[in-house]
Amino acid sequence: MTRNQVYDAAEVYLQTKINPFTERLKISKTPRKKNISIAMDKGEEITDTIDNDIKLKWRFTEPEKKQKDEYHSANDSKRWFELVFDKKHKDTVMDSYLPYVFARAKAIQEEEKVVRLYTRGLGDDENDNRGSSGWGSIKMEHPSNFGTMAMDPELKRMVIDDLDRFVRRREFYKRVGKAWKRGYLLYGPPGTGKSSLIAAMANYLKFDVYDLELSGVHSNCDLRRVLLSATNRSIMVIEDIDCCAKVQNRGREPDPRSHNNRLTLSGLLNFIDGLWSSCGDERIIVFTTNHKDRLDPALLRPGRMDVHIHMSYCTAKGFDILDSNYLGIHESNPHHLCKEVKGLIESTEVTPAEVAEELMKSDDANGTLSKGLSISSRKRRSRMIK
Ligand SMILES: Nc1ncnc2c1ncn2[C@@H]1O[C@H](COP(=O)(O)OP(=O)(O)OP(=O)(O)O)[C@@H](O)[C@H]1O
Repeated sequence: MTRNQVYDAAEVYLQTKINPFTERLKISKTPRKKNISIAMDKGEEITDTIDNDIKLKWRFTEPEKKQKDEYHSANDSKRWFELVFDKKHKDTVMDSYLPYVFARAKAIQEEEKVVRLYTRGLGDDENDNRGSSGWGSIKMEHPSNFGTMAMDPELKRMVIDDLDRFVRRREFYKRVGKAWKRGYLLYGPPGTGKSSLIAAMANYLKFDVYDLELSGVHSNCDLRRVLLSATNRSIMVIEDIDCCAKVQNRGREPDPRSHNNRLTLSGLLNFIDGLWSSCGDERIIVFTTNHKDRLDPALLRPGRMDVHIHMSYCTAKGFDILDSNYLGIHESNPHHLCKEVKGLIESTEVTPAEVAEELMKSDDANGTLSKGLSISSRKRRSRMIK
């Protein structure tokens, strides 16, 4: 049974209007929500106003439950909200108040949403309607966010702006006749934050993450089924794409006979920009690689992955962020060793993961930074000898 979206929006919106005079409330919590939800109970009324002028009254109504229906969800469909107002305000209510209720409800739901991490092989998620595609999910607890990411500030700004533009461009994508999708290729050495950036993107947008292991996908049909069963407003991640031999054609002509019996690069590309790409909305696909040079040129052609992001070794600016996250040292009041450490970091290939590991070891800034200095200079010397 499809749910009545007006009912759902009203239920969420009215949580914010509950006042001390509401006598009976219902509380609930589902695994997909961060907090307890509070809702009106049967017979309760809540008043609201438009522009502090037009008065409206919401009343929650539910028929008497028959004894045997006490715990039966079929009765759910018979609950409703009654919205009472002077009929001369009908246009205002329909054209501006109800759209406002919808927008507020959507914002509250976004705020409340718990980001989930899907992977195959966890077993089908009983709360989800993913058919037999094998996706199971757990709550994504990765704490990475754009504040904690040690990245060049301009690059970080560019990524945030790109994501913001993407989510607000529903009409734009429709107008230009493009699927509402965005592809990111994250490349750079291990430990530069590719996975952390994906988590930061997901936490920022509140999009679920689908972590797809291509080694477990056996054919293009299988891929289609798996990708189609992911939900909208999600990030599909394929890590280390260069390591998947199945999707490296490197100029070889695909054999049309076995086209659907095995996974091919063209099958994957079909999902990025072919006919299948138009299934679903607001979807992001992310490929990561430690070796961009090893990727099949077909994946790198213009228009295929919209944004290529180079995750680089740690820079002085990146160190400032890590230093502040791990040791609480702020740029405005730097430790006397910071300048020297930053100088070494700029002249050494050291990953943010390596720097983070050193900074984790103690909360004594002096000892940690001195030790970091000696490690960086040792690393630099060993590079110079090579
Ligand atoms: N740019 C970064 N900013 C903040 N922390 C980082 C960054 N890069 C790495 N780290 C830290 O190092 C750990 C490992 O990084 P992460 O797994 O994101 O790197 P990766 O590039 O995805 O590595 P791999 O290619 O091996 O998967 C992270 O959990 C985080 O603590």
